[in-house]
Amino acid sequence: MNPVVVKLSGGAIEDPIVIANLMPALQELAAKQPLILVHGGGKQVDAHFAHWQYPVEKKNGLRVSPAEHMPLITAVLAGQVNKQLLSAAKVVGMNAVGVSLADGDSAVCSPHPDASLGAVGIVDPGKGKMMQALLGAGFVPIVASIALDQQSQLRNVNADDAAVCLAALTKAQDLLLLSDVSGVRDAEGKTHASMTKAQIQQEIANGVIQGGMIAKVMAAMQAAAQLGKHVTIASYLQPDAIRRYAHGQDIGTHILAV
Ligand SMILES: Nc1ncnc2c1ncn2[C@@H]1O[C@H](COP(=O)(O)OP(=O)(O)O)[C@@H](O)[C@H]1O
Ligand SMILES: CC(=O)N[C@@H](CCC(=O)OP(=O)(O)O)C(=O)O
Repeated sequence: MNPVVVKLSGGAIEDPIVIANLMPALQELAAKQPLILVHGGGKQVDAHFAHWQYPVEKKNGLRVSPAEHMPLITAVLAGQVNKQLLSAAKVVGMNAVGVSLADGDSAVCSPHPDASLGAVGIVDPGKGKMMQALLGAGFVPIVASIALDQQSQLRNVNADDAAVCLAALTKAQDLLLLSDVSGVRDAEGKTHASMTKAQIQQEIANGVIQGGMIAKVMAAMQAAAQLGKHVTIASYLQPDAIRRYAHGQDIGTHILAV
């Protein structure tokens, strides 16, 4: 059975109560089908940057990541956040393993076309052997969005893009992007049940979709096209919605493949 890929942003891990409430629902999902958890950690990186007085600069939701900041970014995403999530997974008895996009050559990583972003990477599916081996052995891979490029340089990858890459790599049956909002909101603040490509382009152009949500809907559109099916944007603050999802119900906003 092909896996479900679930992406959690850093906000989900920041509050121990939020992650403690969410993990049992994810464990219910893992009991029904193979699961890959991909995580971000933007908030945690921001906090460490503040501590070390590094400037936090983002362009269209992507962090400007000078190469000299990569050791800290890697330590936070592939170290602290990855292992915090692993620890929360173990609490609910999840059979989890913490890795990154760089492990097993899971991603082919190239420099982002906007060179002013520094060591930001874009990723395509790489080798599936390690992920398949882990899933086949009943593990839940917990994956940090740190990759290695062709020159073996560490690169910072937006975690939504990392999730899209792994969904394509594993021909996922579903991709769920979990953020702090119940879905994509319209101009009146109501959550869209579904959105077409044309609707998304229009709402970006008229400023209803902004900031980090732009990167997320772009990633979701790419994944929907690659997987040939809708991708779901939903909230990590609503474990009951995840339970409903585990039982086959629709939640959040469906980003359609058309
Ligand atoms: N139309 C919209 N619908 C929902 N959220 C939106 C919209 N436009 C902007 N946002 C913002 O995008 C945020 C989610 O993006 P971001 O914080 O980058 O996600 P992540 O959870 O991956 O870090 C929401 O918290 C919200 O403030
Ligand atoms: C290139 C880039 O922007 N990388 C992100 C990676 C983490 C991430 O995406 O975290 P969230 O999902 O919590 O936002 C960053 O450094 O913040």
